[in-house]
Formats: sequence, C-alpha cells, structure tokens
Amino acid sequence: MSDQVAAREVAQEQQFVERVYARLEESASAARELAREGHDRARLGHEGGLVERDAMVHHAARRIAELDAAHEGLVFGRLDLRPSGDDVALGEEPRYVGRIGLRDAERDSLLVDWRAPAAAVFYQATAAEPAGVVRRRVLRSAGRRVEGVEDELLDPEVEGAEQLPILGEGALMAQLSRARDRSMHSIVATIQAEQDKAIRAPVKGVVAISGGPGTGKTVVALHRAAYLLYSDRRRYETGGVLVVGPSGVFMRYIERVLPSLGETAVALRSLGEVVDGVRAVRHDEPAVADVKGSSRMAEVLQRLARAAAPGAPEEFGIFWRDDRLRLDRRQLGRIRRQLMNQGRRNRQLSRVAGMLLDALWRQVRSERGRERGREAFDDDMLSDARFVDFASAWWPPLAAEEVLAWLRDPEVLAGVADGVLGEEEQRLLHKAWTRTEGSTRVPVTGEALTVEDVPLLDELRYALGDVPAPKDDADDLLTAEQGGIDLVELTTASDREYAPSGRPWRPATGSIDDDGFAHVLVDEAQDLTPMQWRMVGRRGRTATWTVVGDPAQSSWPAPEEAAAARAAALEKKLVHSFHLSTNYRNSSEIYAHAAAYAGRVGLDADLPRAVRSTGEEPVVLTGVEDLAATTRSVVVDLASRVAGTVGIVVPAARHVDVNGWLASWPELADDAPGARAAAATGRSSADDRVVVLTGLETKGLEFDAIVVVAPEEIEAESSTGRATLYVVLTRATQLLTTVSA
Ligand SMILES: Nc1ncnc2c1ncn2[C@@H]1O[C@H](COP(=O)(O)OP(=O)(O)OP(=O)(O)O)[C@@H](O)[C@H]1O
Repeated sequence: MSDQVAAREVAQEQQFVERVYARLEESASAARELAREGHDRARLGHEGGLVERDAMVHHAARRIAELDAAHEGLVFGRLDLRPSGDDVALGEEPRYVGRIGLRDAERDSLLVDWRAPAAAVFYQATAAEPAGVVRRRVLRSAGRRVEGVEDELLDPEVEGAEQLPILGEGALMAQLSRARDRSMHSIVATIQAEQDKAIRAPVKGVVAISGGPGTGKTVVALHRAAYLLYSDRRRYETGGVLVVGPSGVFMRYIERVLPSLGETAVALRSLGEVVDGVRAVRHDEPAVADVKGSSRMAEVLQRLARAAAPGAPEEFGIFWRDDRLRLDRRQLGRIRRQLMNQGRRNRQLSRVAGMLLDALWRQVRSERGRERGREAFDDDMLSDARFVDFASAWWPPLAAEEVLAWLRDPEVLAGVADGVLGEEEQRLLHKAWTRTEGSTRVPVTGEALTVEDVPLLDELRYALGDVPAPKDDADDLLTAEQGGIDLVELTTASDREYAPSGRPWRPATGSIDDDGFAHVLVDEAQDLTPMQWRMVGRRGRTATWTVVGDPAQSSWPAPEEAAAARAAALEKKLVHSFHLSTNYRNSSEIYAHAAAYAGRVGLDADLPRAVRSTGEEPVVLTGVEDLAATTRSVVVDLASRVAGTVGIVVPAARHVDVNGWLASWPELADDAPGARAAAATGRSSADDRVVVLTGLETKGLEFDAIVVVAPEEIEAESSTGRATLYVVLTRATQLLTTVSA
C-alpha cells in the first residue's frame, strides 16, 4: 500500500478524532456548569437542596474526572461492519471504540465505551468468525495526534471489501515491542479474545485467572475491575473495589492503569497495607515469614486473645459490711471464660462489672449486708476506687497491637504456642519480635511492623473486637454500654493515601464493621500465605472476586495449606476459571531460557507460548572474578541497547551493596538518581530507569533488560528460591544476562 494511501487514511482518522475532542470539550464544560449550578442551588437552601446538590455535584464531578482521564489515546478502535442495508456502502458508517462513551449533540453515538456490549465484537471477532466485522482498525496515537493505523481484514468475502485499505503490521506486535517504563499501561486497544472472555465474565462468585508468566493476568484483571465498575457502577462504587498486590513497588507499577481507563474509585493496597491505617513495608527473613504465615498462627492468636492480660491483677479482696469478699485466681479464671464465651473480648467491657459484682454478692452472708440489698451493694462498689481500679486493670480494653506485643515475652509465647509451634519456631518468632537497632528495642508497632505481622494484627483485631471509642466521662466506664479509660484509638486512618488518585473510596474508620468491599481482586494469589488469605477473606465475605495467579511462581512452601486457606476465604462461592496461554512479555528467546530452567529444577510450570522473537539470546556469564566490575560493564551495555527500563536483580543480602555500586557508577548517574538513597534505606526506588531489586520484589514487574547478579544465591535464599529465580528470568522483554562468580 502506498505511503499516500496511508497518509490519507491517517488524515481521515485525525478528522474524526478532532470531532470527538471538540465534543468532549463541550461535554466537559456542560459538566462543569452542572457542578456550578449544583453548588448555587445548595446555597439557596431550599428544602431538599442538599440532597439535590450532592447528587448533581457527584454526577458532574465523576463525569469531569472520567473525561480528564480519557486524554491518553481517547479513540483507539474502528470497526467497519457488514452494511446493514442497500443504501449504506461498506466503510460509510464505521463504529468507533474509545476509553469512554460519547454522544453527539443529537444524542447519537459518536464513540462506544470499550466496555459496552456494542464494543465486545471489537475484541471477539476473528477471521474464522468475523461476527459482521469486515475490517478491524487500531489507531496509534500520541495524545491527540493519530500517528498510524494497524488493520486486520476479517471478512474479505463481503462486497466492497477489496476496496478497503489494509495498513500496518498488526497492532499487537507494535504494542508488544514498545519500550517499557516504570508503569504498566492499559491494553484496551489490543485485548485478545481469550483475555476478553475473562474481562467480561459474569459477575457472580469468583473469576479465577491462571496462566504462565507474561500472559496478561494482571492487566486483564485490572481491565476486569474497570469493566465491573462500568457494568454495575452503583454496586461497585458504593461498596468499593479492593485490589491487593504483593508489594508497594508493584502497586506503584500498576496504579496508572485504572485512572487511564477513567476509574479512580478503587483502593489499591499492597499486602502490608490491607488493614486500615497500617502500612508495613519491611519483610521478615524467609524462615520467620514461614512461621508467621502458617495457619497455625491463627490458633496461637485465638488463645492469646483469650489469655489473661500480662500484669493484670490475679485476685481481689474487699471488706463490705460484715463480710470479707474475695475473688481468687480460679474464680477469676472462670468469670473470664464465661465472658469470653459470650463474644469478642472488647465487646464484653460493659458486662465485666456486672459479672464481678454477681460473684462478689454471692459471698455476702451477713445479715447487715443482705438487708442493705444488692442495689446498695452495687452502688457502693461502683463508687469505690479499689473495685473500679481492679475491674479496669483486670479487663482493660485491648488494642491488637498491644496484644501482639505480649508475644515478645517468651513465657507468654510458650504458653499460647504450646503444642502448636515447635521450639525452634518459637525461637525464630522471639528473635524477630525482639529485634534491636543499636541499643534500642524495636517496638512491634507502626513502622517496625513487618508485612508478615499485618495478618497477625488483623487476626487479633477480629478476635478482640474494636476498641470502644474514647469517652469523655471516664466514670461511667463500667456501666456504659461500651466504655473505656484512656483509650488510644486503634487507627487514625482518614488521611491514608491508598487510592492512586489520592482519593479513597470512602474514609477509613478502622472498625472491623467497615472492612468489607463489594469486589476483591487478588493479584499474585499464589504467594498469599494462609494468614494473608484469612485477612483478605475478611474483606470479601459478601464480595465478588477476581483471583489471579500462577502456582509455579509461588514462594510459599506449603501449597496445600495455602489452598485450604484460599478455599476458606472464598467460602463456597462459585468459581469460573479462565486460562491464558500466550506470553506477551518475553521474547521467545528469553522465555525458552526460563522454561528450560523451570524444567531443569523440576518446577511444575504452566508454559505459555511466547510470540515475539528478537534474535537476541540470553547471555550467561559464569566464573566471573570481579562481580562488581563485570556487573557494571553488563549494565552499562544493556542500558545503552534498550530505550526503556533495566532491572538489576540481586539476592536480598546484596541489595544495599549493589545499590552502592550503582550509585558510584558515573555513567549511570542520570538513569539511577535514587540508588544512593536506596543504599541508605534498603528500599528500592520506584521511578528510576535503572534499579536494583531483590528477587521477590520483581514479582509482577517487567523491564526491557534484566541483569541477574549471583542467581545461585537467589536460589539458595529460601526453600522456594527456585520458583523465585524462575520469576526473575521471566521479567525481561528484550535482553537478559546472568552474572555469577
Ligand atoms: N492483549 C495485550 N496487548 C498488549 N499487551 C499485552 C496484552 N496482554 C498482555 N500484554 C502485556 O504483556 C505484559 C505482561 O502482562 P501482565 O504483567 O499482566 O502478565 P502476568 O500474566 O500478570 O505476568 P506475571 O505472572 O509474569 O507477573 C504487559 O506488558 C502487558 O501490557
């Protein structure tokens, strides 16, 4: 096809795109006007004003957000359909597909939202089953400018089809060869038919998406979230959509996808942030993580939540009238068990005084005492500081973080772990929880909490119940429905910034009653520990779910235990399974290398077909004498050969050192400005073109080029090191080199 034809086609599409933008601007200013009018009306203060304003402003604001978000390649698809009647020629009434739907001033459809039923055929039509589509065209744009078109002729039999220009080399290949930056991009223009099925699957129950590396599981799941918000906005926007991923770096990587699809009302949280108000980023070493993740911890924590508070008084005695009243350890133990049997510990605060008073009153034998009566007895006790102090010390309101910290005492730990955790496991936990930095002991709260501690904290939140809100009048502690003295609010979460736009789907309250979502999407699900499944499961009791994963990439050593926890979290919900079979990330050369490794080390890997060949074989350097010098020359070389990102993947123990190397290489100073800070904090920077990451941190990410330093050490780092190394070998789109001593 001549360049002239191509230029003509592009110019025609450009005209259409201009028309859409003009309409978009009209629409946006109408929405702004609506928002302004809404405010004015509310100011008038007439009856119903507020409700009306809320509705109008909400509607208008959403529309504006949607339209603003749509600027990246707003129009991306065109379908030329088999003509519906004799008076229309092929190509005269194309259907355009875009990130949002738009109507013209006559209310006729100008642009079809990619999620609308009318757009489904854009993704589903094939040459074997064209479903009325003669030509499918993808528009390649930079902002508003159309740069080219990629066509497919699906039904050459239709009259006039031979007249339609067919341009380009295929939209998918063009898309797959592009350089990668540090953000995932939406794939609306090139969603493949098998992916589209998972995206538009019926909403009931659980959609489980499996497939090997690079098959688009993550990106498909995110498009599904956008699809759900479109198809049942009321339900999902009010109920909330929770997206859970493995790490903060991963959440940063995927955070732009949904806004670019016009959706911002989604809570994106890494596994360390699932509990409102908590943000953990540090990990425990693998052996400790294995203990903390085991479902046996649930039993340990249930016992802990029922145990006597360390330091709580063990007996109580008081004279009243002619009687000496006494509650000993055994009696108090019985009352404690009775209270526990009635529900969560913090919920019993209002019953504590009554139960203690019952037990004491039963001991009143003297005539003088019996004659005064129960009511006077209660009044006397409740105004006696000795009783009140005892009761509050014996049954204090307990925050989960405080109770978790009890476990630092090896005796308390041994008491609740007896018969559940072995001695070595207890020793590992004790060591992790009594970590010191300098001469200071690190508390088991706030910043020092590890990602693996978060599910333990959540388990305790549920076992204990919410800490009652602080009350001004401390005197009525024991008679109030829910009282408490000097309570520290468990979380103050209102200023959390978990949504990509900085806009939470609703203010977090920290209460267990508000933890639920309408949809829960779990990515890299193969890595959730049983305790993490319990935590995530509590957020989705009444939700629909999307669960995404690849078992061969799992870094959890006890798959059966995790499978049982997953089944429990999903309860008996109906599961629809989808399997993706094409690897869109790796070149076929890189994936062949990774698949051979998986076979060699005996991983039961799901092997997708990689469709793109680059002619560049992976390079394996062994017996290297100077690891730093060789790594330097490899990284510099690879960085000069790709336009996009370069990942240097290292064993966790070398993370700080290699960041130090990177910071000292002047030729990469502009590409890795964050390396110095990363060497100081031990955390990987999220934005640089060249970064250092541990094997586990690479989960879900991708780079144009990957340099693996000391792969044998990554393998040896944990019992699932081989699966981790397999993940690492499947991260590069173009170039891969491994360097070992
Ligand atoms: N239909 C598509 N069109 C264009 N690019 C696609 C398509 N499907 C997937 N990709 C690209 O392939 C790459 C891999 O996708 P994604 O990260 O979602 O895969 P994954 O299955 O979650 O991978 P892994 O399990 O290895 O982390 C991404 O760059 C994604 O944009």
